[in-house]
Amino acid sequence: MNETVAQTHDDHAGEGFRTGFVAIVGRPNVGKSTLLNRLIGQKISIVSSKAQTTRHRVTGILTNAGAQFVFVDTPGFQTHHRNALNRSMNRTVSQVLSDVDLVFFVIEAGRIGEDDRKVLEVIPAGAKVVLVINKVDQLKDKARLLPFIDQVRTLRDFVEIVPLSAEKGSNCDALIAAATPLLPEAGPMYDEDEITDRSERFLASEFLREKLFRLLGDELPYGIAVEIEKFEVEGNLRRIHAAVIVDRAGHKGIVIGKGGEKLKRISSEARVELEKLFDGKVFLEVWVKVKSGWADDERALKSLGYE
Ligand SMILES: Nc1nc2c(ncn2[C@@H]2O[C@H](COP(=O)(O)OP(=O)(O)OP(=O)(O)O)[C@@H](O)[C@H]2O)c(=O)[nH]1
Repeated sequence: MNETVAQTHDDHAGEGFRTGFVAIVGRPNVGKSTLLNRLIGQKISIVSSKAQTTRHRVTGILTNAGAQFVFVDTPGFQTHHRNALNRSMNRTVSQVLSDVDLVFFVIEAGRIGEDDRKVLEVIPAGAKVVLVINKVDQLKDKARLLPFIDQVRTLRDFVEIVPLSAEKGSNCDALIAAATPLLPEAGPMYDEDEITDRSERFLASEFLREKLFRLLGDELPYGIAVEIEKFEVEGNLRRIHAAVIVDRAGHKGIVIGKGGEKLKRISSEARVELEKLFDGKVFLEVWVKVKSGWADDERALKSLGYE
């Protein structure tokens, strides 16, 4: 047992403070990122890599007077391709979910489908699950909400059910209020200003990856990854060299686009957002690299940060 940790917890236990790891899961597009951003406010900033050594990758931390919610990353759910990448991801998903204190399972108001059920199946039986019904603002007929809740609550024994709108911010406080008593009594694990333990380098690769997903859309090649090859800070300037890794030579052109225009747009949009995030100048150079079969090579995965 780590004495320092036990000590920190004891300090606050008497005050009834609660701290826990929380995973937000749900099918693509239900609003998980929007919800996380809403809950932690503007604070998706930076950086201290020391906490990377703990058992989870932290994506954001919410600390209020009575509790600390430590939100952790769960990689996407993949069902179509059976190769090392997906085996590794699914393994990570169930490991993470059996190890957190609480799971927020997010669905969209009025819509529950096979893809939602698949996500629910991956959540271990013993996990405490709060059902978050997002996008209630989209429901034209509010009277449909109660019958919908009755339908969905048959799927599993949820500890709480909270309808809200992550985008409008309505009822998000109720989610935190309902979830607080479900966290274990313990002192905070992180200082209040330690918002996320993701390094600037990691954030740069995430921003770039997000742009690739958004701007390539359906054309996005399977098995694409981003590797930050160089990250240098000179005063208020950051020099970032990033490689977009594709599985096949044929995919290179998709990312680059006609006359290089796609890649130019991807990197310029990523640069603008990184400059805002870092509050400084960013020089971002991006190129595309082919690593054949990388998605099938577990060692290559490890080198890219997957476990
Ligand atoms: N109307 C409405 N739209 C929302 C709400 N929350 C999220 N959205 C929209 O839903 C879309 C998907 O939101 P994301 O937060 O990216 O969803 P996600 O679950 O993180 O998606 P993946 O990263 O693909 O797993 C975006 O266009 C959001 O603006 C909400 O409460 N109401």
